[in-house]
Amino acid sequence: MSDLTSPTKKKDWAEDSDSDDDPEELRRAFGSPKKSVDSQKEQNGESGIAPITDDKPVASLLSRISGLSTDPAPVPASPSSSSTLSAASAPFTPPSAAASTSRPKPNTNNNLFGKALAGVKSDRASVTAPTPAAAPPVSLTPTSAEKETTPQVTEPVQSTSTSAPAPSLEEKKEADMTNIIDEPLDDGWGWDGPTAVKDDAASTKEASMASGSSDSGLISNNFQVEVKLADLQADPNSPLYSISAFEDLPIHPDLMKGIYAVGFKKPSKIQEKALPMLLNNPPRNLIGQSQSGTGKTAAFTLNMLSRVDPAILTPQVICLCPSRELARQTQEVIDKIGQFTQISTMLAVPGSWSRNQKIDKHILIGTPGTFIDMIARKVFDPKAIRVLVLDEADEMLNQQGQGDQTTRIKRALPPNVQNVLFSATFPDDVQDFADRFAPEANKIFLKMTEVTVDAIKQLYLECEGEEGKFEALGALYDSMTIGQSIVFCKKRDTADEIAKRLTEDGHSVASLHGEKMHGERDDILDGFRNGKTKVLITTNVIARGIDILQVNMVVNYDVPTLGPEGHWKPDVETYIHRIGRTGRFGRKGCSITFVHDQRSMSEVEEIMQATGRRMKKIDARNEHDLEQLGKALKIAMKGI
Ligand SMILES: Nc1ncnc2c1ncn2[C@@H]1O[C@H](COP(=O)(O)OP(=O)(O)OP(=O)(O)O)[C@@H](O)[C@H]1O
Repeated sequence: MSDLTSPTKKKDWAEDSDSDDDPEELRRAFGSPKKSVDSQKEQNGESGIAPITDDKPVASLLSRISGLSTDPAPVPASPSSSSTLSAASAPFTPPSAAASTSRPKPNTNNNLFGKALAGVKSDRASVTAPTPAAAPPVSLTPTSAEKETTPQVTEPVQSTSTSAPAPSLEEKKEADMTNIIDEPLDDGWGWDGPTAVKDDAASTKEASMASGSSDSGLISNNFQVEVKLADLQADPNSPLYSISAFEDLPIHPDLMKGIYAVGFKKPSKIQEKALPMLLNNPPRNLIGQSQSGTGKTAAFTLNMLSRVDPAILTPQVICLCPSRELARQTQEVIDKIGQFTQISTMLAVPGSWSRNQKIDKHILIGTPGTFIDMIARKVFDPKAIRVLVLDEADEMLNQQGQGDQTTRIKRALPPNVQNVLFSATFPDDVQDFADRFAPEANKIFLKMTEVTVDAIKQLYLECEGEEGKFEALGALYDSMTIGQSIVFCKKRDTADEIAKRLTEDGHSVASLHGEKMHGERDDILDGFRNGKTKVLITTNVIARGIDILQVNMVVNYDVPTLGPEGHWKPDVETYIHRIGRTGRFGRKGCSITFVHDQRSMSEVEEIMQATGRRMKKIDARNEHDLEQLGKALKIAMKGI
């Protein structure tokens, strides 16, 4: 094992990008504190932004939608405005509570977001997609044979309508949005390359299926979801496509009952490709990559459940996750799919176990620091472990994150353990380490240009400096009915401040980050999952893996960046995972990245280059852009 030197890819430089294991537990286990983010450097990093010399103002989104402009003569949109943002070098200093309460509230009756201009095409962004990377060992790209065998799905499409609700403020916003759907649909995404045609067709279909439901436009009916899912699973270009049925795969009848119980009809591409490799005997390592929200969890869950001998009451499988939130979610999936078996599970996160009690559960799911503590305290025998799963494997192997802990755990396990590594991203340097961690593995990789999900419409919004970002966010939520959304920030303080201010403005908001107590974190995420809160303001702590189907918008309030050791470059992987919290398993979603100065603009450009995907610029001065944004959000709100 001496060759297991973790890769040193630089971490996203944000609070909570490390393991959220209890630092006290880690100190006990390692005798030293875990790496922490240097908050002073964090501030210095942002203030190191090169001053912007071109001072043409960008009128704020707020001024566009509220008519409360502080700029009496807005400058018309400039074609080069993406690189001529207004000066914003001052660091974000949250205004006092008094200042925030005296802030003029946007006019929420304004329906600028709510009106469509039928047939208007958006302007095209100028960033050129790079040449795709070399083909991986096993690709999830459809073969020509697969394309030819595509069955045509002919389910009927039903159209329903309901009467208009009483015109309260919220309902008026909803009615404005519903009007969009009744017009001939241009979803505004003609710039998105080959998928645009497909998306337009899908949108038209959505238009005819619009229910006009008054429940804030969330995924409005199961029938719609099933029809669209059947379409997607019959399209060889979709990551959800498969030729086979679950029944064709070597899955135990009790697990098949679990699959039916959770409502899965057909495997996704990653499930179809990975499961035969995973379940084959003798067990073999697997490194699997597939886009966010395409069903990797069920793939490794079916393998974990298949490899347990329920008669032996000792831990046999370990699943490592980067956060307690993801561990809890994964345990739930395992319990659901395994509900017709005798297999038991246990969470291994701070506060979930008792130090002197022997563990007799079959599958343990948790964060690495806790496992190290458990192994040190001999509460289970690591030599009985047969399968080690690393969910979000690139994160779990990252030396700047949890790589060292993961390697320590592996060293305690038997040499013939089956190593299963899954993620939506596997940067090159992590791939080398993954190869050494899981030797002779079967591999399923994506090209970099395939990593992002087509159904997520990626936008960026120009804001006027740091404070302009908050104004833009407030304006978005004031003006539009947005189902549920996640806002990602770099710092915990920013998350708390935004949550406070949005709450003062009457929105249903919570903030979640690593400084909160464990129980509180669980309650906050549960509240959001259950729809009690509509907006979750967070750090990278839930950037990966969290699966909440009704999330239809992700906001990158701060562009994710690597730390000082990464020369402050944009963190492309974290961006991909963050936006992947929407657009789950074929659903539509929208991501908006806030750009407030020259530096954040070039970070966005770098992300576009790396992913080969353009983000559509939303110029807040441009009525047409705002209307396109409104349409995108409406379509995302429909879900599918
Ligand atoms: N075969 C299937 N049929 C229908 N739904 C499925 C299927 N497989 C998974 N799902 C659903 O798709 C959603 C996304 O799955 P999952 O969370 O496993 O994605 P993932 O690939 O692990 O994403 P991420 O990269 O973000 O971790 C979940 O709600 C899951 O229940």
